[in-house]
Amino acid sequence: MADAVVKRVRTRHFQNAKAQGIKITGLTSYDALTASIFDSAGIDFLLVGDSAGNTMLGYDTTLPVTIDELIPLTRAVSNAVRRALVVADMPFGSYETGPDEALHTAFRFMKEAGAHAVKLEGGERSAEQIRRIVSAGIPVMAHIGFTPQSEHGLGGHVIQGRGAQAERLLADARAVQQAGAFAVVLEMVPVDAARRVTEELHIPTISVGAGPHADGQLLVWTDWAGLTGGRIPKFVKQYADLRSVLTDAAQAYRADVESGVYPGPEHSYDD
Ligand SMILES: Nc1nc(=O)c2c([nH]1)NC[C@@H]1CN(c3ccc(C(=O)N[C@@H](CCC(=O)O)C(=O)O)cc3)CN21
Ligand SMILES: CC(C)C(=O)C(=O)O
Ligand SMILES: [Mg+2]
Repeated sequence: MADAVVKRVRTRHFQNAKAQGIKITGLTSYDALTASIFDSAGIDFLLVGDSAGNTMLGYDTTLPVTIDELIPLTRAVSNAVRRALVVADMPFGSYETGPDEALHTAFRFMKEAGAHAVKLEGGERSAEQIRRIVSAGIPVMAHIGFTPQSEHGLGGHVIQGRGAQAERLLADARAVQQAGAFAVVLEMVPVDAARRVTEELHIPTISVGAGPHADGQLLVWTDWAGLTGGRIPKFVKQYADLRSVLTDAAQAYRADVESGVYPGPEHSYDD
């Protein structure tokens, strides 16, 4: 059967979705296998997050992650998708010194990794970087609220935009919209603050722990699938229990090998 031609998700679809009240769905992905599954399931965008530091590379935080570590993961995801928009997360230390550095990093993700857009953290402090990247024809997803790359500066995994901080959050949201971002991630923001930002902006808001009023939702796939060991953030809903599925499979396999049940004749070649 010939493959049906599928229409790629473009940044225009993000604007249309907001205008029509259709929610946008995103997941992270770091490899071709999960990317093809999520793409076929109709997930609108895949973020190759620097959360790969935690989920794939075994670091405690996202801070050590480099461009060179993320490029092959991003390449794998963009190779695998037919419909989803692939967003490359720019790692800590790859854009903060200024617009030139930021554009250089964005070019690497577009040219070497086949990304369709890039993401960087920060509101007003990153506006000039966003403006420069957008002016080169590269779509930018902004990221405000809790920004994990600055967890030491913020004093831990702290909810952002509570009480009087809501004005700061709104100022950051306006700044990234003004700089040309096509969408903005709101991470760990109270429900009402996220609602205000969503109502005020014309670009879509994407919630990671920012409640139901955002224009879209995004989760780290290993959390969402129940694969992450240990503590997961309160905002995560687990849609599967892959950690116990894989643990059970590994234990059953080991038992079969030890008892000689595997491999059986059906898994072996005759002379
Ligand atoms: N696996 C994974 N999931 C994520 O959501 C994620 C990453 N990694 N790495 C990058 C950032 C870091 N993020 C995090 C990390 C921890 C909390 C967390 O522990 N939150 C607590 C409240 C704060 C606390 O007590 O430390 C929570 O229960 O929500 C939240 C977001 C979100 N991102
Ligand atoms: C949690 C999301 C927003 C992210 O930046 C990542 O996965 O790296
Ligand atoms: Mg990130």
